[in-house]
This record gives sequence, C-alpha cells and structure tokens, in this order.
Amino acid sequence: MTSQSTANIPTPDQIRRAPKVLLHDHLDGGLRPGTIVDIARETGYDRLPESDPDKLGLWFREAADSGSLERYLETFSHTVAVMQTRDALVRVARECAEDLAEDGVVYAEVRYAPEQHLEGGLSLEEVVEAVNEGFREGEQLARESGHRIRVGALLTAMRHAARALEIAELANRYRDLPGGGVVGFDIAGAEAGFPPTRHLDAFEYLKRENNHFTIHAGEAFGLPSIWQALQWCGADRLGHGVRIIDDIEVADDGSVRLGRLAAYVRDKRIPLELCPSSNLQTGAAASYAEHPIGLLRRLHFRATVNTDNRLMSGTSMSREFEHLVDAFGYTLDDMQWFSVNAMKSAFIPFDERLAMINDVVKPGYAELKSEWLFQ
Ligand SMILES: O=c1[nH]cnc2c1ncn2[C@H]1C[C@H](O)[C@@H](CO)O1
Ligand SMILES: [Zn+2]
Repeated sequence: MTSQSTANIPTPDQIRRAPKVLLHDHLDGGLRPGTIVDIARETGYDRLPESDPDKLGLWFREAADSGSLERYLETFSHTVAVMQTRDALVRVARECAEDLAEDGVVYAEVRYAPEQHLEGGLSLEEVVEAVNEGFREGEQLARESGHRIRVGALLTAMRHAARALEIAELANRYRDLPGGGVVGFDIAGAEAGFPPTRHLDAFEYLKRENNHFTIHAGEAFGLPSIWQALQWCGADRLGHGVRIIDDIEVADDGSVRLGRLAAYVRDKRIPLELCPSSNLQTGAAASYAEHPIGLLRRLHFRATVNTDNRLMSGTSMSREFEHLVDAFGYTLDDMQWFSVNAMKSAFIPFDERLAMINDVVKPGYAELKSEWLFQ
C-alpha cells in the first residue's frame, strides 16, 4: 500500500500532468530543432552548424554549456536568423504554445525582442501581430488535443541596444487585446556593462502608463544590478535575481541573516524568476543541489521555477521540476507552492490570476494528491 508521504513525492508522469505556471521563457530560446531546420531550408539560411534535427538540438545544448552568459547568448544568432518572416514567427509561436501545453503548463508569459526580427522587412507591429496570432492558434490546437493553456507575450528590449522606449511604447499599444496580447515588458542580453538604468526612460514611461515590467538582473552580475532594477527602475519582478543569495548569510548553526536588499526583496514579495538549468550553463550556479532556489524556498522568498531557454538547456517545465524533486525532495505541495507563487506574480489582472489559482492550479494539485488513495 502506498502511504501518503511517499505518494506526495511526484513521479515524472505526475510532474508532467501537474498544472504549471511559467513566467520566464524566451520564444527564440525554445524552437523545435526540426522547425529550425525546416525554416532554414525554406528561407535559404545556410549557416546552421548541423542539418540533422537531433544533432542540431545537441549542438545548442553543448554550445550553450559554456559557463559564460556572453557565449551562451551567441547561440541565439541561429534561432533569430530563422525568425524573420511572418510565417516563421506564427509557426514558432504556435508550436511554443502547443509544446508548453503538452508539458502541462496552464499559464505562460513568453518573451522575445521584436527589434531582432526586422531583417526580413517586417515592421515591429507585424512582428507582434504574427507572434500573437501564433499563440492564439497554439492555444486553440492545444484545446483540441485536450490541454488548456493561456499564453501572454512580454516584449523584450535588448540592453546593449537603444530601442527600449520604442519597444515599451509598442508593448503599451498591444495591451488589453481581446483573447490575450502583450502583458508586459522586459530587458535582456549581456548584463555586465549594460546596467538597467541605461533604459530608465522606458521604465519611467511604463510606470506612467501603469504597465508592468520585469528586468533580467542578478544573473551574470550581482547585487548592484538587482538594486538598480528595483530601486532605480521600479521592476515588478526580477528575471533570475538568483544572485540575491549574495546578500544572505547562513551561519554554521544554520541561522540566517538577510542584508537590506535581500530583506526588501522578501518583505515586498518581489517575484524571482529562477531558471535552474540555465544558471548551471552560464555558471551562475554549480549544481542543482547547490542552486540557491533551495534556500530561497525555505526562507519563503517569492520564488518561481522557469525554463529560460528550453532549446539551449534541453529542458521543459517538467524537467526543471524533476531536477528539483531529485535535488531537494520536493513534494506536490512544493510544486503547488511554486505554481501559486508564479500565478500570483503574473502580469494579467488580479481576478484572472485568482481564478487561475482557485479554479485551475489548486484543483489540479488536489486531484494529483488524492491519487494514492485509489491505487
Ligand atoms: O538568460 C538570459 N539572460 C539574458 N539574456 C537572455 C537570456 N536568455 C535569452 N536572452 C536574450 C537572447 C534573446 O535573443 C533575447 C530575447 O529573447 O534575450
Ligand atoms: Zn532569460
């Protein structure tokens, strides 16, 4: 007879079926290798390092496994290269929504940088409309195969470039669309040398518009980047934020002391969009077992679990949770805690977040948690 305590450690199948919430996933970091090969052939892009989809998938994982964020980011030149036409963007977005739904994700915010998709002659607006169309098609196809998912877009501006205000204005124009649209804004790219305050005009504009934004901060660079993102720029969430650990001291007797920034992040319930596998690849953490998510969860930070780049990390939401279950012995209750945290931190309206938590996430976990009774 299975007991409740062993049954509460989820099996891989339960992890996949559990309702999961994803806040940090890059559209150009999640393509299917076969799709990259197809589009490269159709559009005449001849610089792919491999033409066999399996080998190409492996190439991305290995190339991204460099220990440096800068080298990791170089792999995106190939995915961005095959995302320059309307058809390609619709397809990639559709498949993204389908893949997430198949993996048991019920709500996702997926980000991309419109300014990187203009080389084929599309306008910024055409890029956003193509991606939105793909997400809607993917949601519909997922429904037809028995999965429910909602996907919102986050528009990213590249931190080394100078188009943040323009992209923030774009994000604001595509808000509040019926059926879902652009739910917020982000900045990404190499962190060292490109502080978020370079883009203050964009953040101040979004605040005046009562809009939402997250900032990649505290990944390759430490506390100053997190501090700027919160106290100068006013970020609602931190993309990664994992280096907040540098402001937490754990003494030999297990007692914990938070510095002022870490205390602020916890007190204000600032969501941390943690991405364990990505951090291992860029050198921000040494192993799953040593990943700061273990301590941050114990200390009740508003921690969430995310994929970052499913292609480059060969991962999925289920894979991320499998690693965490192995490393920390997490149960279905822990998974629910992370999923509720993420849903609370989403950029959609409060009533919709609440309904997702009460009517989708919690009932999904209750169902899984009761399975042991009927075995
Ligand atoms: O983990 C990341 N840190 C900083 N930038 C990133 C990360 N993953 C992807 N990006 C960049 C590369 C993409 O081309 C861009 C937009 O999705 O965002
Ligand atoms: Zn990211």
